[in-house]
Amino acid sequence: MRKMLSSGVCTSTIQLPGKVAVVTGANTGIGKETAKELARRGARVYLACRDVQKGELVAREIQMMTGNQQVLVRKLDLADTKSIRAFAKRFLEEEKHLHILINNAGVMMCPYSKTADGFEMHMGVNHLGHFLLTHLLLEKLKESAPSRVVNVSSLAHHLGRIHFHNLQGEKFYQSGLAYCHSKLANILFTQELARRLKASGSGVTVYSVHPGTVNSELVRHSALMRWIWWIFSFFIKTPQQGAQTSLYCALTEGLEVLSGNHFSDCHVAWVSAQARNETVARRLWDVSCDLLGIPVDWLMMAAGPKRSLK
Ligand SMILES: NC(=O)C1=CN([C@@H]2O[C@H](COP(=O)(O)OP(=O)(O)OC[C@H]3O[C@@H](n4cnc5c(N)ncnc54)[C@H](OP(=O)(O)O)[C@@H]3O)[C@@H](O)[C@H]2O)C=CC1
Ligand SMILES: CC1=C(/C=C/C(C)=C/C=C/C(C)=C/C=O)C(C)(C)CCC1
Repeated sequence: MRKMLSSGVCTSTIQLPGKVAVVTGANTGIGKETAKELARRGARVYLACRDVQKGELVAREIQMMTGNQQVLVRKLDLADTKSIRAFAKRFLEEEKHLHILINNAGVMMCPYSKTADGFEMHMGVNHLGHFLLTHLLLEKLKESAPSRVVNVSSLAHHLGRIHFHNLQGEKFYQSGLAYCHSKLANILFTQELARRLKASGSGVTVYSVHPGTVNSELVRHSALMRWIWWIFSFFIKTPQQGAQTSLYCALTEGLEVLSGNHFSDCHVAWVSAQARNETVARRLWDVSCDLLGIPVDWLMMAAGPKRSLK
């Protein structure tokens, strides 16, 4: 049963000396295993974590296991746009390149709460936080092309809807659905970003993934989910297996033509009708820019002369 639920292995043998990668939420779960494999292949890997102490422990562990000393920890709290901007500012100052951005961090089923900027927590961290981070790092990705962005979404997007009149969950909130909505937003962002990147001929490609059902700390906010995870822990994927599809999208040669697609078990996967709706994707893009105070045409602007961080 585990084999059935755990198929999909990244078989690319590509090595990454001289390449630079950022993995959000890399101190545990799928992100940690993704970062470890990128380090094993010789990349300089930035663990973008909200808890720097946890991150440092993991960095030491990865350095020991891989022999790669180029594993660095930087503070990133996706629930605070000031922290996202501070992370990006420091990264842009210290790094010439960015080849791989893995937008992996996520929260699931947390009680109703808001980010420092007043966004509902799931939408704020899982979607808007990564949207802003990608915006701030895009110029560096373009300069480093060919480069890739991987957005970790979920099969749960099938139950998601983008309720523009209730994006912050103020009129109605259900924690499980809030997670699903944010994971749908990850796919819509991926598709819209891919469309815009193609139009600008940037050499940056973008993919969304479902990692599978993975034994990680994601279920920490729900006693029921913790219980289900515990019962089925032997059958569901290990974090290392859960990292395979992110790695596949980050590393597989020739995947550029599939930019914008969604992947599961290292194959292109079907997404819901909502997730294929270009009108919703465009509107979500505009609304996200509005909420974050960034220009809607930021992608075109990133192609022009260097701009300071707003
Ligand atoms: N596990 C599963 O079955 C599935 C997971 N996914 C997706 O995979 C991704 C990784 O999840 P997984 O490894 O399972 O879960 P974990 O809970 O194990 O890891 C989530 C990571 O995100 C970080 N994070 C949470 N909030 C923030 C924040 N505000 N700022 C920065 N980092 C934050 C966590 O940091 P900290 O440790 O400090 O809390 C942690 O490092 C998520 O996007 C999730 O939605 C999708 C489908 C299924
Ligand atoms: C019923 C059932 C399962 C439960 C699956 C669930 C509840 C999946 C939830 C996935 C989530 C929350 C993804 C996050 O993005 C298992 C464990 C596969 C084992 C087989 C039977």
